[in-house]
Amino acid sequence: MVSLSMEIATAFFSFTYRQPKIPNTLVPFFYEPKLRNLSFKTAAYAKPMRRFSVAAAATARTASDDIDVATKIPADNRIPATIITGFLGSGKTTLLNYILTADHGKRIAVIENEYGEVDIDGSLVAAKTTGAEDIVMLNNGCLCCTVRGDLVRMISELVSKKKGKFDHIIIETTGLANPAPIIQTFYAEDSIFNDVKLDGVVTLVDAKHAGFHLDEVKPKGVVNEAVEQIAYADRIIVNKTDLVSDPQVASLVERIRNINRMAYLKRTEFGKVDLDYVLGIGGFDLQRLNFISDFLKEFKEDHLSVISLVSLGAYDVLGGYILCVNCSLDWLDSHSLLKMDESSLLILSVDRKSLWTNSDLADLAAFAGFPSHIFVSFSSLETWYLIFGEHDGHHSHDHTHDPGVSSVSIVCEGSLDLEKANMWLGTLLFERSEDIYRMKGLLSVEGMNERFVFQGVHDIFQGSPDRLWGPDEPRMNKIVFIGKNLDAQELENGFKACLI
Ligand SMILES: Nc1nc2c(ncn2[C@@H]2O[C@H](COP(=O)(O)OP(=O)(O)OP(=O)(O)O)[C@@H](O)[C@H]2O)c(=O)[nH]1
Repeated sequence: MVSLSMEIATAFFSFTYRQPKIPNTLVPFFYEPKLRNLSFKTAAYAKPMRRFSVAAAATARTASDDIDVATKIPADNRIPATIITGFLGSGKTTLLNYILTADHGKRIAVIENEYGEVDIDGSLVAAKTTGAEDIVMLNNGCLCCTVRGDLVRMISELVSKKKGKFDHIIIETTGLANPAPIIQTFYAEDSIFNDVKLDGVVTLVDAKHAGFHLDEVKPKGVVNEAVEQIAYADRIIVNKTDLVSDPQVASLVERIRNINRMAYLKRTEFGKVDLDYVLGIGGFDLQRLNFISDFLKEFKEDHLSVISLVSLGAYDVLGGYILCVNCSLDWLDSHSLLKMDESSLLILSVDRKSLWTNSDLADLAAFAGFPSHIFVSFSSLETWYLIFGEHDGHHSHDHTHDPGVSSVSIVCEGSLDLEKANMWLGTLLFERSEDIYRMKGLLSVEGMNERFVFQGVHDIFQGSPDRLWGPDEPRMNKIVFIGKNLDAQELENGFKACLI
């Protein structure tokens, strides 16, 4: 396996290294949008309409790099990390539990990020003490925005204190995470990049409710997380297929394919997939190349006016109808861009430190006249990300969550009158199930010796007794609602009215 990917890596390297020298500096990129004419000028005399600044910290590559590349590629012993993402309630924790309890012989460290300040998922990860080496919770914000620094610290800490004690890291994002900034963390932070490699992004899609969230029209500047999560996936799991008919699944799959045609896709119930589908995806080098190749064949058939633009040998292999812009863009010539149209593909092989914002990409795409087909690779040997179709590329890089979506947490001691609680929740779901995306709770029910755990995703609700309350354990209720237009006071009053 290692030798195979080394071969591929070598092959790919030997292609990609056949490039013009890329300067190790900031490279400005100028163009005149109206003319659809790209000219490269030096900063001294250019009159830029808009500037792309690419913080290209790429290693300078010279012709001599072509020589004996094989000997220069060190074995990649970094710890693989998998990001499990997917919209609220799509089945991330279910998949995680399935992985942790499965027989794969891997020692896994888990980082769980929850939306809402009350930790319920931590309690629901069944294998806390068995399958996982370590479970760390990140509850004070969303990984993709406020707690990105915490993720960096946490991974660095795991590596420095526990290296050798685990083989894989799994990060479960919140259901409202935009994976892009999380992915970028793996490339942009040296403290992570040197020890940890992103193995893949696994996205769960709720077969019953995904359509609703994909359709949601967000306010301007607000990201649709459900779309982003699919767009950035390496592996897609269409989960909960037991809740819908085959034609409904087929139509959802078609929808997903319009967002991301590159990812592998499987249909499942309760996240039951072969583990090698989600862990150790690692062969992005070869697989990705083959995949891109397959994708491009398909693309070529669908779009007759595919252009013929090849700058690098590697991409010759793929059929010669894509433009590859590598890192600094400085060798991109006007001739190439002029040939692009709506059916063209732009492949950006972006060095991990070239922190392009999506609006940079969108501007470039708009200028080049092909707003929806951009591949982004964060480095020539790493995973390719396809921003495609429904993804409009116009959101800001540090995205804004929908301000209408919030979480309400209630924590209080006491025991619930089961009948009253049933009535209250039943009515709430009957009236508000569209707005209540997610509900989770650990409840103390009068007369019950066990904790009662419940979960809800829109109108689907389930609950069951969990472990026994400890003899001295305070009977605390914890409940979290995530959804649209939630009235915290009303929810709290309703809940408290059910207490004995
Ligand atoms: N019917 C059905 N229910 C499922 C399936 N997979 C998961 N569930 C249930 O869906 C609910 C949500 O599952 P979770 O695994 O907690 O979803 P999640 O994505 O981790 O949720 P958040 O972390 O809140 O975003 C739970 O009640 C699961 O038991 C499935 O394939 N079919």
